[in-house]
Amino acid sequence: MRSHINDLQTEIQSLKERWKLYPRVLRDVSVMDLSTSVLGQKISMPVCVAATAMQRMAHPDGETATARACQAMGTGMMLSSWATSSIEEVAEAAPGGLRWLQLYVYKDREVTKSLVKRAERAGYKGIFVTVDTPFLGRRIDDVRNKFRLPPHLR
Ligand SMILES: Cc1cc2nc3c(=O)[nH]c(=O)nc-3n(C[C@H](O)[C@H](O)[C@H](O)COP(=O)(O)O)c2cc1C
Repeated sequence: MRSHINDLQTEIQSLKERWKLYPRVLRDVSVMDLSTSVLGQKISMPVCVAATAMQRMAHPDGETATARACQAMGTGMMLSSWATSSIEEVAEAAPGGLRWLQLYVYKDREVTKSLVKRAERAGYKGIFVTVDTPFLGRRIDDVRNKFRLPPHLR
């Protein structure tokens, strides 16, 4: 699950240099509330699921299982534009869940518009536009493994 960046080690090193974790001890933890809000929607904790493509490659239920889990945990899920479950399937799997759609803006603006409309109709609460992928990075593992989406998935 690491094909999104070219050089994982460099990324990890740079994170270690930028962030430090300081443990806080001897605090009153009798009442714990991690809830917060994102774009006006309350969530149970400051952790959501970011867009992750092709989840049926990892489990037959793919994105629908993720949607159910997010609903059960009271947090949000961002459905990838490259999902292996449709916008509507994910909405049906967890009708009470908080959902957003991650969108690539395609050259064909009609395709892009139709995705936005479908998300709106299916109760998605926001669109996250990915702007850092005008073209794909050179994913060395994918090249080496001759990656293709298995034919039973789309
Ligand atoms: C396996 C995998 C698949 C991803 N698929 C998408 C995707 O379809 N669309 C997208 O915009 N970002 C995708 N991303 C990027 C993530 O949504 C996220 O922005 C990235 O992992 C950085 O977040 P993090 O620092 O919390 O890991 C993917 C990342 C991973 C690891």
